[in-house]
Amino acid sequence: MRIDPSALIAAARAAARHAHAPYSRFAVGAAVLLADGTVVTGANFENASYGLSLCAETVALATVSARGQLREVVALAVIGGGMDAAGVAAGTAVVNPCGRCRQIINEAAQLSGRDLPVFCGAAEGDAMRTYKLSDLLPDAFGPKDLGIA
Ligand SMILES: O=c1ccn([C@H]2C[C@H](O)[C@@H](CO)O2)c(=O)[nH]1
Repeated sequence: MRIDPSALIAAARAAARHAHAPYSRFAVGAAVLLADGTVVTGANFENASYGLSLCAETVALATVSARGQLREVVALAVIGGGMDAAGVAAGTAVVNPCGRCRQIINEAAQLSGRDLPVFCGAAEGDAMRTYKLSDLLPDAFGPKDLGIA
């Protein structure tokens, strides 16, 4: 299928508007493309305990899992930035997925059988870095280490 990174980045930007990030004031949005063209999004979901906060990529992939569609994941995009006065992500710095999210993306990569493309963008502007998950998480721990598949 044709993957449109800019469309996926745009979906991630829209998702970031629903970030619940009153503690860091850093809004992140993620968009996951499925094989049938569906885009599932998520935003970071912080918590007063700080450490229990959930990242945007994790929220999006948990939703994909709840839909029973982890095997259909084709690509993922993430954007983020410090919130402006209106609470909207701002800035032109590209955001990379955190380490925990890379492991969670790996679960979808294993199930889908794809070395997933990960498009990392900024809240504003055209800057983007394109990775494969294997670039972001080489020699990943996965099901094979548990003797599964
Ligand atoms: O890959 C990442 C990295 C950070 N965050 C969130 C967690 C926290 O809410 C805020 C600041 O770290 O950004 C994400 O959603 N995804």
